[in-house]
Parts: sequence; structure tokens; C-alpha cells
Amino acid sequence: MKQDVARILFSEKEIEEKVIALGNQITKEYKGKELVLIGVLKGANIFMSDLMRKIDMPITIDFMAVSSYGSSTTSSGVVKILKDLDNSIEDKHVIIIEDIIDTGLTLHYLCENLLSRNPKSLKICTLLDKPERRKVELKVDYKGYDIPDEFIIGYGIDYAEKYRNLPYVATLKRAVYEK
Ligand SMILES: O=P(O)(O)OC[C@H]1O[C@H](OP(=O)(O)OP(=O)(O)O)[C@H](O)[C@@H]1O
Ligand code: HPA
Repeated sequence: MKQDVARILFSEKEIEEKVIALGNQITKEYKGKELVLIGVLKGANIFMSDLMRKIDMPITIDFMAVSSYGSSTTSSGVVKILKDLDNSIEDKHVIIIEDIIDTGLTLHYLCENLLSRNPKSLKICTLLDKPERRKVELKVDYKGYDIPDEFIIGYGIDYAEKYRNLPYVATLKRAVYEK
């Protein structure tokens, strides 16, 4: 697994500090409000688990599973809902938690879909953002890092379902996906 890593972009320690800062910011801005975090599976699983423990107020969580990449390194643009929310978000303050935004097509679809369910507010939080790759405009409210246009793995993020359990964020060697 490690031999397929080209370069480590963010270490476990750096990610931890960033997650603490995001958790503090969210706590400050939502204190006293009814907040639901919606994790987008599978990629956001690790980020969501770490972030929610850095939010110091009562919250609830829910998950959606969507997929647009399959086993490719480029988005198909077609977003499939594999698992929907368990509970209504009507009149709730909602933050969507993502691991990475690339073309923005997944979140564009998700925002439209969730807005139609009448939340009180809807914001986006992502650990990583590749703004160069954007195909649709999105307002990102909470962000860990901007990253260059390279294929990313680790800390929940996969290539063909592998590498999610690397504890850091890294780039994948080209030879792995070009063979
Ligand atoms: O901005 P976009 O170009 O739409 O790409 C971002 C999406 O791609 C990844 O999910 P993926 O479809 O690979 O599923 P996964 O979370 O199960 O890995 C990632 O978790 C985002 O949801
Ligand atoms: O760089 C990436 N790596 C893995 N999955 C992704 N989904 C969008 N961009 C990426």
C-alpha cells in the first residue's frame, strides 16, 4: 500500500490540528442551534468521525452514500444515491461533510437534493478542495486545505476502494492508475 504513495501532502498531526480548528469554528457558529452533520459516504467517514468529536455542543448525525467515481480517477458526472438519510432535515441547520471536492458535481447534486427537503440552513464542510477542477460553482463554507490537481488517497479517500486506511493524505503514483 505505502509503495503506491507518491508524496504525503498532510501528516496525521497536521490533519488533527486542522480538524480541531474546524471543530472550534463550527462550535462557535452553531452554539444554541439544532445542528445535523451529514457525512457523505464512504470517503467522509474518517473526517466525519474525527470532526464530530471536536464539536463541543449537542449535534445529531446522519449519512448519505453516493458514488460518481466507481473505479475510475475521473467523475462520471452521474451521481447515484446508494443510501439516503434516515431522518428528516426539515427546519434543521445542516452541514454536509465531505472529504474532497473535485469537479463539484457530487455536492451540486446533493445540495439541490437536500435543499428540496427544506432545511433551516445548509452549509458545506470539506477537508480538501481542488478548485482548479471545478465544473460547477459551489460555496464552500468550511475548508481544510486547497490542493493541486493530483489524484489523492488516504484518510478515507480511495482509489478503486483501496488506500482509505492510510492515516495521512497523499498523492497516488501515476504508475498505479495508468497501468
Ligand atoms: O467533486 P466531485 O468531482 O463530484 O468529487 C468528489 C466526490 O468524489 C468522492 O466520492 P466517490 O464518488 O469516489 O465515492 P466514495 O466517497 O465512496 O469514495 C468524494 O468523496 C466526493 O464525494
Ligand atoms: O483525488 C481524488 N481521489 C479519490 N477520489 C476522488 N474523488 C474526487 N477526487 C478524488
